[in-house]
Amino acid sequence: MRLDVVSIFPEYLAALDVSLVGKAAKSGLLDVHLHDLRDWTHDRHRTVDDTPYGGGAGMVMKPEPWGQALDALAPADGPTQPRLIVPTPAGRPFTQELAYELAAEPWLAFACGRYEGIDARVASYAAERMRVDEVSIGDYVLNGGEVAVLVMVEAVARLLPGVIGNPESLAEESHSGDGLLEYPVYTKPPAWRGYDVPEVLLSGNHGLIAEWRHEQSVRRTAERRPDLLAAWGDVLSDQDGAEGVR
Ligand SMILES: N#Cc1c(-c2ccc3ccn(Cc4ccccn4)c3c2)n[nH]c1N
Repeated sequence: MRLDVVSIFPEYLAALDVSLVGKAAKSGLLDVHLHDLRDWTHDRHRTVDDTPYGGGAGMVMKPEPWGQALDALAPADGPTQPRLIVPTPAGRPFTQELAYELAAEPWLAFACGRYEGIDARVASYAAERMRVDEVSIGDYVLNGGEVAVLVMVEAVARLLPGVIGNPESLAEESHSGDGLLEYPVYTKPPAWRGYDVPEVLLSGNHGLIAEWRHEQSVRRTAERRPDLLAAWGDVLSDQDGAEGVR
């Protein structure tokens, strides 16, 4: 997979050279290209923003540098086009489902906005020749798109074949196929500062362990994300419910 990221702070994306994504890049599973939007400005101050039409606070990113950046990294007459992801608080939610969808793409491009966002015409212009998704990583406001790109690239890269050691673990994670939150995990020592590992996990009885883990996932989901439980018929008994969640 090729990844292009355009930002006025490309150094923010240096984290893509670290850990899992960095390893994927070094092994050739990811081909990451970072671009400085100001390389497509032509004035002395390398201006990328201007005041908003219609008034209002803050500044808006000018369309011209973005148009030239997109033309440079994905020429209109090129053999293929990337799927363009534009992080924005006004975007569709970024979900595990969308992460899987993006992981199947051969080429992703990310446009990191700043200020109050990117002139809306840029997405319209790009959509003339490439798929454009305006995406939000959550219901809170950041100062720009770089953090969102780091989140999305990590969530996507780890789904690529060969990137994580044990692909089977993907199926058991929170927000994986079954829609439940992940069960609590434990490792040695069996007793630690007055807290013991649940006996069932030391029993070696894989059927009981699976049952306990599923029940813990349902309990956690009911307590923390009841919205996800709607798809499940599992209900906690009154007695279970009264115990609450430890
Ligand atoms: N994804 C995502 C985001 C963002 C995000 C993404 C890109 C930009 C480019 C500028 N800003 C600042 C800003 C503040 C206020 C109104 C508009 N824009 C961004 C914020 N905030 N929260 C999320 N979940």
